Amino acid sequence: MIKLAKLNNRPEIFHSIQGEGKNLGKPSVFIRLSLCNLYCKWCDTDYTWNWVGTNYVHNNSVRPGYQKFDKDEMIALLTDEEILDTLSDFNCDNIVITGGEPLIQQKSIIPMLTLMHERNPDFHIEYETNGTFVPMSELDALSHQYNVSIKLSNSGVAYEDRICPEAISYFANSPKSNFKFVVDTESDLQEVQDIIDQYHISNKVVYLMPQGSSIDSLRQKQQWIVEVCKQYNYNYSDRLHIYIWGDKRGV
Ligand SMILES: Nc1nc2[nH]cc(C(=O)O)c2c(=O)[nH]1
Ligand code: SF4
Ligand SMILES: [Mg+2]
Repeated sequence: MIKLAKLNNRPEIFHSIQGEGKNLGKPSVFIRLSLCNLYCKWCDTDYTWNWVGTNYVHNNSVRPGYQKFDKDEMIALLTDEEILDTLSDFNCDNIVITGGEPLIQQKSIIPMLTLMHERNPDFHIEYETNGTFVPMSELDALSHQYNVSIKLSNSGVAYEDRICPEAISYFANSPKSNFKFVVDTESDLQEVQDIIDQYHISNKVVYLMPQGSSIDSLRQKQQWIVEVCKQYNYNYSDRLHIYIWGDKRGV
């Protein structure tokens, strides 16, 4: 069984456009898996990991009425077949497997990927991953693109939790990878530079994306981030879905 995030009592599988990174604008079906091994303070999917009884601190904690999530209530268990059935409702080949951190469940999703490939060899499978797990060879053989978002210190996550040298080396050496860094202030740039230098990542596969879940917070950072992208030949990524729908789930 595969653990998906639950939205309105239904598994969070939705048809939208890719709002971030290399495939921005591409019609895509998103499969949102539950669970994450990290605890970013600005995470917009805290309902996949900030469970009752944990002591993670999230920016939302200061909002009146914020409550941590009941793990049982927030997870939908699905079979491969059930997920495949849902995918067949959409006329869409680009599949984004996201989370949470989807590679926590990599072993469980390999049979689903096999089935997907059998049903439709044109499916293009991409992942939104935090870059702390090495993909298994069986998963890699059925996958096309890794959008690797290594977390910086602005996430509030401890260095040893967010930086996994073995996994970063794997992704740095895979032609399927691009690297999407969530940046907040100019002081984040040195960390980006240090990572890409250390792992010999080409600037051409780097995307800088502003941190923010509102149009205002994204807009405030656009100009300086674009100037940095021009200077270093990084790519700029916005968060198009926020402009279109705001900070909503399932879009
Ligand atoms: N439209 C849209 N694009 C996205 N790209 C990455 C997303 C994610 O939450 O991983 C996401 C998302 O939630 N919605
Ligand atoms: S790695 Fe991604 S899903 Fe996990 S806490 Fe950070 S932003 Fe959220
Ligand atoms: Mg998101």
